[in-house]
Amino acid sequence: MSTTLDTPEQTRMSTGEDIGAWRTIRHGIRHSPELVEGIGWTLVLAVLASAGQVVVPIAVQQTIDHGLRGPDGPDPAFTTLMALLAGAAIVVTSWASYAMAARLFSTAERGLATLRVKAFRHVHDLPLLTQNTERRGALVSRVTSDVDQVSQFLVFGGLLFVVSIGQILIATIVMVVYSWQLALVVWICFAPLFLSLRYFQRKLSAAYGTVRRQVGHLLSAVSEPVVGAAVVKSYAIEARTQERIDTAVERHKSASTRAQGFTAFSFSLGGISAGLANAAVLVVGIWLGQGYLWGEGITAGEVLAFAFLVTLFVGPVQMGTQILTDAQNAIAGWRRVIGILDTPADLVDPGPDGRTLPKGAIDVRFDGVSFSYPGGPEVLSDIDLVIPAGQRVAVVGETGSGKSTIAKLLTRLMDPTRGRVLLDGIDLREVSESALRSSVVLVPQEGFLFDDTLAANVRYGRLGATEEEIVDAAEAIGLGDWLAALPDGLATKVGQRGESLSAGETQLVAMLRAQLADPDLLVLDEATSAVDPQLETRIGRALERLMSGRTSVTIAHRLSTAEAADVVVVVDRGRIVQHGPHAELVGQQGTSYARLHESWVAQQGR
Ligand SMILES: Nc1ncnc2c1ncn2[C@@H]1O[C@H](COP(=O)(O)OP(=O)(O)OP(=O)(O)O)[C@@H](O)[C@H]1O
Repeated sequence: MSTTLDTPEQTRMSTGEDIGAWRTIRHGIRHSPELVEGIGWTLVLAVLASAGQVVVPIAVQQTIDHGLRGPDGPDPAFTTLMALLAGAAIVVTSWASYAMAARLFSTAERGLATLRVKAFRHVHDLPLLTQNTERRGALVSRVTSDVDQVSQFLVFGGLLFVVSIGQILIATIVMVVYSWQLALVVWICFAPLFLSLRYFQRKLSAAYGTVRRQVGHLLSAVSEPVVGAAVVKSYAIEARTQERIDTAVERHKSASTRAQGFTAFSFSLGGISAGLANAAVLVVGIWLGQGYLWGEGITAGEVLAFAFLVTLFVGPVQMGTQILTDAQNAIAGWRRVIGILDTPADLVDPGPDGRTLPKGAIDVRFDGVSFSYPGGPEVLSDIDLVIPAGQRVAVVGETGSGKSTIAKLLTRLMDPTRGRVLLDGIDLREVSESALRSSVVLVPQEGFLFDDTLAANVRYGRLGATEEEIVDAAEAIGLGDWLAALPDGLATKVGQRGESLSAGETQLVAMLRAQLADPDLLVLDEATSAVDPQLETRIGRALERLMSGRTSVTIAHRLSTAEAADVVVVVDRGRIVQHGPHAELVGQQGTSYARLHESWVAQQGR
């Protein structure tokens, strides 16, 4: 029913690079079935658009052989009829091209919209671990520029591709009907290009795969210093950051140049083949006309028609190399988007079949829990812990001992590698995501604030909460006067990432959000940032009220929090080494807790 983090591979995002072009297309269509909806009619229009093209050469041949050089001399009526026929063919061809383009545009856009929506949604389902290990810029590039690449190809390249194939096929058929010998000559001239297509396809595929990867690295190199601008400035590491960006730009440039080189080469090969075919058709055509070859003659109209047909044939073939380039680029992009969709969501939500948690304070049990981050050593080992409903627990330990990992397992941001986490006796993996989120709330060290009003930010605790409910929640944890004193009250803009609020105020917002969510189990990662004493008292009071009547687990960084808790759990190198009330633990000389306590006391004395 649920998947645990069995292997590191499972948590890494698939690059999709191991699948071939056709499989990518089939796979992509499975993800966006709209792309092939109504394809039958589009193909009929494509045949019409392509077939119309050969009417002009045929009309030219008929005009010359029967209208001008007929048995009774020039025939104006026949010539006019042919001209009208050619005109009508051009109208029909243009209409069919337009209708086909319109259909392709709309199906491509519909299909890609689905792909985009699916990819964005899936990013949310990706395990937090994948999001940490994957460069965020690369992730963004997959759902934006890679999808754009696919879109550009499907809309323009796809159109040319369909028409080109149709045009080559029909031109070849007409050529064979006129003269199989000349048709053979044309195909021989293009043989080197056709034979090398597969080679170019492989080269271009690899080259564009690298380009797309470099775009990801580039975005990553640019977005990190933007997000971490304050760190970059305060540590004066602009030069180093610039160097990273320069390297990324340089690599992107080299990869692109290499890819373009292949395109240019294959394009000129197309040009050479075209010139060769045109010359050969004329020479061989004249020989055939004179009856030098194979005995049978060929009329002047047929040779001229052939010259037109070769043009029809040459255009798409030459374009084909360009299309191939775009196709490789698009397929490389498509693969990477599919890679996101194919990365399994590690945390499987049992959905509507999942169990719900009863209302009221929850009891918690860690049953032989161990955890390792992907590819890393075990950071929690055989944790057994029972927290009765309504108890207030403080988890303490040295930095890196595994406290935050316990909090993440408790809120199911990850699943244990071994063992179970049970709430009210129910394995967390059996609880539906929505039930879990309404019963268990994590208040992180630095609550993320969105660039919106205070009310909107608090409402993430409970969507649809009214202003009265928010004010009531604020009153309940003693923040009513703080809220009232804000210049615009609930409508106060918090700025990007909450930069208009102080660190302490951000904590108040996080608590208000939690109170509004009204959880039965509260997991708090205590903030370490120092705030002014007045605000500190306010935060302490709000926390006190927030925790009352609920089971709470606090990752404690302060002595006062540990002292106020019912029970202190001491973690040391991934194991629980002590467990009991502060008063009891503090007396145990030479233990981890005694050492932590000493350092706290020393800090406070400073
Ligand atoms: N995303 C991650 N990927 C790999 N290893 C990680 C990850 N997060 C934490 N770790 C490792 O797991 C161990 C426990 O980390 P954890 O964050 O739980 O410790 P902590 O006690 O909360 O530390 P602190 O008090 O500094 O926050 C550490 O060795 C840390 O390096």
